[in-house]
Amino acid sequence: PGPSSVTTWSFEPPQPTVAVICGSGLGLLADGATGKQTFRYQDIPNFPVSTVMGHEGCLVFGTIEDTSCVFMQGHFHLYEGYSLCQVTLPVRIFKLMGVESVLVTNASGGLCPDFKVGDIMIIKDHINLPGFAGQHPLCGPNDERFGIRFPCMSDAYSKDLRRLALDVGSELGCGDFMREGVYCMVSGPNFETIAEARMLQILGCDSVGMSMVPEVTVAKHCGLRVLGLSLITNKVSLDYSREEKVNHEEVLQISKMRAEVLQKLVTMLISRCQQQNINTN
Ligand SMILES: O=P(O)(O)O[C@H]1O[C@H](CO)[C@@H](O)[C@H]1O
Ligand SMILES: Nc1nc2[nH]cnc2c(=O)[nH]1
Repeated sequence: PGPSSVTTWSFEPPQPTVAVICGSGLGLLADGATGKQTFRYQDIPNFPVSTVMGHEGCLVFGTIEDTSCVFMQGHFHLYEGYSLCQVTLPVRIFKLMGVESVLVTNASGGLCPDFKVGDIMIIKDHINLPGFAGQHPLCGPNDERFGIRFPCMSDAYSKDLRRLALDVGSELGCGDFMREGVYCMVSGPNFETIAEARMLQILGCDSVGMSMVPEVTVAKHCGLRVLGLSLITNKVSLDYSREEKVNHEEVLQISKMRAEVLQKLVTMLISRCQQQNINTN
């Protein structure tokens, strides 16, 4: 946003109950909210700043119907050099502000042969590959104020919210390109080799990206409800004869193409959640 739309750090923010974390090229998701107040990350004390194209680096407060929301236009990645404590700091701030549900979005490469570019995958589960190697946001002394030492992750993604996302997607005419699947996080920043992609597919991953899992893990640890939506921006090469080469510009181009649909989906989901008073897993 231009300087005129950026609010200085002097107002009492409304207490959001829903946080939306916007992935690569998806900052437009905040457009469905009214009464917006925007803060640049660089103006928020101790907040990391976005260094990746397609991540505006703004925190936007706004309202969808009667639901007070906060949008992160851009999130943080391990490959930017941030610790997982920094990557997930916003989630704990949201918890302290009174947020109850987090809607996380991202761009990812499709591994499932049925997936097409532009599909929206409702995340039913994830594989935390960096976590297997000790890169885990909950390593270190457990902060009991947020959650327990050994949190359960088998129900990280709310069943109710997943069902609602499918229903709302069908109502909006997106049924043909809505899928469900397993997201795998890799650290990046390089895209996968063909051998790596084949390995991930064998492991049961439907899509792969470089984000989200740390935020979801910390959100689940502190008792937040989570919905994850992954936009399939490219098909991951699984074949040595394929000539196409993925790049970040293509990822952003597909995000731009689907941002409006995703924005409608997210806006309607949030208003439906309120109407249906969804508050269970
Ligand atoms: O996960 P988000 O940030 O949406 O973006 C995905 O797209 C970028 C690569 O093009 C990486 O940041 C990857 O994680
Ligand atoms: N790791 C990874 N991240 C992505 N983000 C968007 N597309 C991709 C991809 O193919 N691989």
